[in-house]
This record gives sequence, C-alpha cells and structure tokens, in this order.
Amino acid sequence: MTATTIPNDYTVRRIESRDFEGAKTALAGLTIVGEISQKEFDSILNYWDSVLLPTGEQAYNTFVITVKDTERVAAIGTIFIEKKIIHNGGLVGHIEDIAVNSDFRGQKLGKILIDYLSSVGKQLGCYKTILDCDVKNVGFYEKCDYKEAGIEMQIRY
Ligand SMILES: CC(=O)SCCNC(=O)CCNC(=O)[C@H](O)C(C)(C)COP(=O)(O)OP(=O)(O)OC[C@H]1O[C@@H](n2cnc3c(N)ncnc32)[C@H](O)[C@@H]1OP(=O)(O)O
Repeated sequence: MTATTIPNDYTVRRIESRDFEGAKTALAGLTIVGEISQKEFDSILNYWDSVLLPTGEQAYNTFVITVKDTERVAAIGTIFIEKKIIHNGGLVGHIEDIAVNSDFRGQKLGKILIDYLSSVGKQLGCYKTILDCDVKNVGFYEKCDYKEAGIEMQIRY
C-alpha cells in the first residue's frame, strides 16, 4: 500500500466530544444524520470506547481529520473490528461511514483517511478489511488499493 502523507496543516485523531457539529456536517454529505443531541453523541462515543476486543483493543475506531488551526472536521471515517470464529478466531476490519466535508474534497484527504484506517486494521491484526460502497465510488476505493469482491445484499427495515 502506498500511503499518502497527511499535509502539515491537518491532524488525524480519534473522534472526541468537541467534534459533534463537525462530524454531523461531514456525515450529512454521506446520508441523513437525523436529529441527534450532543448528549446522544457523547453517549455513542462512550459506548464505542467501551467495546473491547479480547486483546483489550477498542473494536470501534472512528477518526477525524481536522484542520490544525481551527479544529474544523474535514473528514470522518470508522473501522470496526469484528472477532470471528473462522480463520482461527481471526479479526476482520469493516470500514464504515466515510465522509469528506464538501469544502475539503479533492485534496486527497479521503485517500489519506482510508490509508490510515486500513493501517489501523493491519496493526490490530485483521486478516482483511472490507467495505460496501456505491458504484460511483468504486474508482475512489480502487485508488486506495481496494478491489471488488462479491456484491452487497441487504434487507431494510
Ligand atoms: C464505506 C463508505 O462509507 S462509502 C461512502 C463514501 N462517502 C461518500 O460517498 C460521501 C460523499 N463523498 C465524499 O465524502 C468524498 O467525495 C470521497 C470520500 C468519496 C472522496 O474523498 P476526496 O477527499 O474527495 O477524494 P481524494 O481527493 O482523496 O481522491 C483520491 C483519488 O481518488 C479519486 N476519486 C475521488 N472520488 C472519486 C470517485 N467518486 N470516483 C473515482 N475516483 C475518485 C481522485 O480523483 C483521486 O485520484 P488521484 O489520486 O489520481 O488524483
């Protein structure tokens, strides 16, 4: 994997309570965020922090790329680590809810984020990392070294 280096004026870090507005704005470019309060947001972050793998590492890993000067959220994304029975009790990374704020697209931040999340999956011992995406984003993920494998199926409620 050829990781793209993060520009000097940006930081990648785990999501925090203060990212409430920035996270919602970025994710609104992906889908409907709905009504969520700061309290509910904090409760989700606390829940994510509480879910541990048998190794003691966190299963939910949501990161933001922020502008160093302003702390504005430029991009957000998650890798969830799943413990399985198969593959000798192996781990699989699931990349979810990737969004670059529309003001920041086209600057390689999406690729930087995916490279970062993929490296987290590798460091945590996953034997693979997978994701579902819209057909229109296949080219983006190919630029991040992902390859098409199977098709998504779903049932909606
Ligand atoms: C698992 C999921 O969550 S899938 C959901 C993905 N998120 C969304 O669709 C939300 C709305 N879209 C976005 O947030 C952004 O447009 C993203 C995440 C798709 C791309 O982020 P950006 O920061 O704009 O892309 P970035 O600048 O890193 O692009 C990297 C490379 O991919 C290319 N690229 C970007 N988007 C696309 C695309 N949709 N199709 C093909 N190529 C693309 C770029 O041209 C660039 O190529 P280059 O290296 O040859 O110059």
